[in-house]
Amino acid sequence: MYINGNWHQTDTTIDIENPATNEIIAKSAYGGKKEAAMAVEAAYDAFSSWSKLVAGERAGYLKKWYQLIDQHKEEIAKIMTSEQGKPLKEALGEVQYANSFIEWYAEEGKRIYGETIPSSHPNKRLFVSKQPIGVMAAITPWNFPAAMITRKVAPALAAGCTSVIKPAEQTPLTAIRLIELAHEAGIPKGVLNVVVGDAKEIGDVWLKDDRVRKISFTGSTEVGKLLMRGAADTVKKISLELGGHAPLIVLEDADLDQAVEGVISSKFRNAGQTCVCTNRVYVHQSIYEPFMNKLKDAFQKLRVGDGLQDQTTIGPLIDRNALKKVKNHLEDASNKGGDITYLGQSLDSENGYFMTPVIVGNASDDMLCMKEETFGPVAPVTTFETIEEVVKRANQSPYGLAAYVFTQNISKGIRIVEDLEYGIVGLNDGLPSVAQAPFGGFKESGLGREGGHYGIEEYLEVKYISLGL
Ligand SMILES: NC(=O)C1=CN([C@@H]2O[C@H](COP(=O)(O)OP(=O)(O)OC[C@H]3O[C@@H](n4cnc5c(N)ncnc54)[C@H](OP(=O)(O)O)[C@@H]3O)[C@@H](O)[C@H]2O)C=CC1
Ligand SMILES: O=C(O)CCCC(=O)O
Repeated sequence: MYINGNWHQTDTTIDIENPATNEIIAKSAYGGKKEAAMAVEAAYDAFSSWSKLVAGERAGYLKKWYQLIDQHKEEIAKIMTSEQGKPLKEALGEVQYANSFIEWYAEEGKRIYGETIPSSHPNKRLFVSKQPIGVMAAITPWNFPAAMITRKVAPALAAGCTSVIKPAEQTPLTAIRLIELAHEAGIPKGVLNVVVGDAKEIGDVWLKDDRVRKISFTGSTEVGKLLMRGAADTVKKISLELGGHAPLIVLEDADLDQAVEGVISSKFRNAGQTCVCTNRVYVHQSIYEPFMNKLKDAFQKLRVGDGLQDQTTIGPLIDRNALKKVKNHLEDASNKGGDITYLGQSLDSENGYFMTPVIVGNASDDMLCMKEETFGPVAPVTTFETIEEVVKRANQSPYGLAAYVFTQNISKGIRIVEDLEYGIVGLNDGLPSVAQAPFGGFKESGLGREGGHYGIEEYLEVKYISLGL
């Protein structure tokens, strides 16, 4: 753990497992209440000096951190693949994606503008300025061990906040390596702190401490709701990036190759373990056959295996429970009349949490995979007749994070986009996430936005100044 600029050991440790081989690749320190409190103390102490630096000085530290991550990107990618499982090429992509937040917010921190407001009194002048909210706590998941940290911490630091971070128990090694580089970049002590340990204990300490003014969480909707309730007692600002259940709609005039490519890129990123992964595919009934043929051809090219091997396109799932959940969804789909086809080249291995990619044809809306996050390489496909019908079915979900639409008729596409109750829509695009755009959901998919100029607002308070002349 990294607290107040120092490395901190604990008597208790946890094993970090490679999900492709089941080997224990490292042991991590594992703490709880005590370390969580120490981290807040350090972040609180550091806030007064860090927040008073001018934006350009903070940008200097962030740029140095960015450069060091860039120089070590291959090494960080290997660490990530070893603890998380995603293919090395994808891990490298994530490191670069993670780093793009640091680069972007280093600059955006210089554009935290205020405002002047016309006065209704001749002897008054009205101003608005923005200032950092204070200590922020980032609680992050295992599916993006680097990017979910930098997407929170980069805007926070650029705005002048200090931070306490709890990475997921399965993937602390990537977080630790990033922080080593932040240390090397000279980011002052206390500005960044990482605590690995009992999630509930750490969360409770941070929720109860009124010096923590902001919680930013990515993970399950269940834990997000707990944090939201807990944050109420000290009225903390909160950002939640929770579960999703993305529909992907293919209209009869879609470019089928583009639509199939959209399914592959949105479905199989991280073996289907992202909250923006396509969860259900709606294809116009008139093109079901040709679409399915092309989809099956594309699935055949997928190769499941250890992410460290060159040809692997789909790595293992994160753990045994993840595998169990996917199998449960498939059993349910089969019992409800789904046409299950396993495709792709699969690894014949006794070890690892590998799952072969599956198409569930003839999917019906009552199947678990059509309602709950599967978080695995399963693509249920169903048909629709009219746009009104498909939009209604797509919106029938407590989630509202990402949706995808494929059509050559952009006017029609825009109308569908406007009717979808989702925070992110890929129109003829299966990979919409970028550092400069807002990422976040409607309904139970969360609160607030990360990325772009929206992302830095989450770490700022608005101060109104009325000046009497
Ligand atoms: N939106 C997204 O990107 C993600 C969605 N999910 C969804 O959630 C499901 C379950 O995944 P899971 O990993 O269990 O997700 P969680 O929501 O449990 O984990 C996310 C983070 O929250 C922490 N956490 C867990 N419980 C608490 C608590 N009481 N207080 C504070 N922090 C807490 C975890 O710590 P620790 O690891 O130590 O338990 C981890 O750092 C997945 O199958 C998927 O459907 C999961 C991950 C990411
Ligand atoms: O919540 C997730 O699943 C991680 C974000 C993925 C992305 O940024 O595209």
